[in-house]
Amino acid sequence: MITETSTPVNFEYPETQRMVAEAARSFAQQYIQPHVMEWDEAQTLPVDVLRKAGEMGFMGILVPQSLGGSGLGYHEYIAILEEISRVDPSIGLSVAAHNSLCTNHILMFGDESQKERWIPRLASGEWIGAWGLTEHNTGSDAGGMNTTAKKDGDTWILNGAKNFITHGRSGNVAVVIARTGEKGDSRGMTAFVVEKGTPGFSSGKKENKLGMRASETAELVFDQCRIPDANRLGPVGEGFIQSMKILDGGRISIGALSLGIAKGAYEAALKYSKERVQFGKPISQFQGISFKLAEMATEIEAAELLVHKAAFLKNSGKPVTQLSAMAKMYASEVCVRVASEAVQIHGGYGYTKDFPVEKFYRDSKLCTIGEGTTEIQKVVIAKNILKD
Ligand SMILES: CCCCCCCC(=O)SCCNC(=O)CCNC(=O)[C@H](O)C(C)(C)COP(=O)(O)OP(=O)(O)OC[C@H]1O[C@@H](n2cnc3c(N)ncnc32)[C@H](O)[C@@H]1OP(=O)(O)O
Repeated sequence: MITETSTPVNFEYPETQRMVAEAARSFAQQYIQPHVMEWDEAQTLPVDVLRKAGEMGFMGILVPQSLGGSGLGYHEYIAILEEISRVDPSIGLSVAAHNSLCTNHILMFGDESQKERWIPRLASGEWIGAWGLTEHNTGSDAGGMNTTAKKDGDTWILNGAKNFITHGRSGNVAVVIARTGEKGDSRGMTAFVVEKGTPGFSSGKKENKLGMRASETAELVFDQCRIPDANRLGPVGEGFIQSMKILDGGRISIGALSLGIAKGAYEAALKYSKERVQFGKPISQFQGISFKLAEMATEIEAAELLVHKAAFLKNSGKPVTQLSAMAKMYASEVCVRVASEAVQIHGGYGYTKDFPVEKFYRDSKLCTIGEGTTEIQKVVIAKNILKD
């Protein structure tokens, strides 16, 4: 019951969120839109555009101003990702991996000298960041990893390979999680920072992908790679737990990316349905098409509420594991459904590269896989519901 003293839920977005959304929209239209299909075709990561994003403050969104960042919160972060992804989800994915995985790991678990050493260059976009958890044989079962880090005096020697790494080739610095203890022990992994150019550290195979093709995905290879103990992030044995906390935030960013894709595809389908005339009237006038639009709009609205609630919890420092998994799972499944229906509404034209929905359809699928599959999100949600 609503009484006079009840505080209603506020659905107005903060002013700063609207301002950064506007800035991200014009950035995407000016620097990304003209090249979307060219980068997709060539599978080119436009590093210069990421540097430009750095000038706009989009590569250090969550970083405090004292370390050269924009000092913004999750509400602004998801607004930027959504706007960029409406134009090109590949660039949204790159910005997300850089911010919420690599930079955030150093920011959350690095000591002051580590932050001063790496964060300003990441926040400005001068350096591009990568984050290595996944391996060839350990995707969902991240804790079963085989890459090892062995202590040798004041150094660590890394051996193994990380797979499906965003910016695996172009990244200047990578946060890498490696086994420092027993296999199967969640306290047997530790996080390290490895800079490009370190002897024994190289890039391997670059993936040829269905979608998100302008976001580079490649392997990181470690062969007797020696790094100083000063590159260790946090205590020995905390790497897996740290990664789970990083993914709690990262999954919100995949939810935002999914929203961008869903809105981009929906808007294209709405426009097309009003323009395309069949049987003497716009196809939007047929119930079969208008009901699709109604369902798409409703699902987007619901996904948006989940993503924004997760951002609110994260910003407030409240537990977010369950909500971020829910937001990521639901928004990513919605974006696949919406992108598929958008192609359907376009008919044959939707299956061609002349219309943006073809690319949204290909890009959307990654969202139900990256940063934990839909099935893993259900595991996370169920564990949280059933604990205690
Ligand atoms: C090709 C295109 C590009 C693709 C891009 C892909 C990009 C990526 O690879 S991103 C990485 C994606 N990987 C993932 O998302 C990993 C998915 N897996 C997981 O999230 C976990 O392994 C998961 C949830 C299945 C749980 O694993 P499991 O091994 O059973 O661990 P679990 O027993 O639950 O937890 C171990 C410890 O961590 C703790 N923990 C787990 N989650 C959290 C959390 N969110 N916060 C804090 N602590 C946590 C647990 O409390 C537990 O602690 P304790 O040992 O004290 O009891």
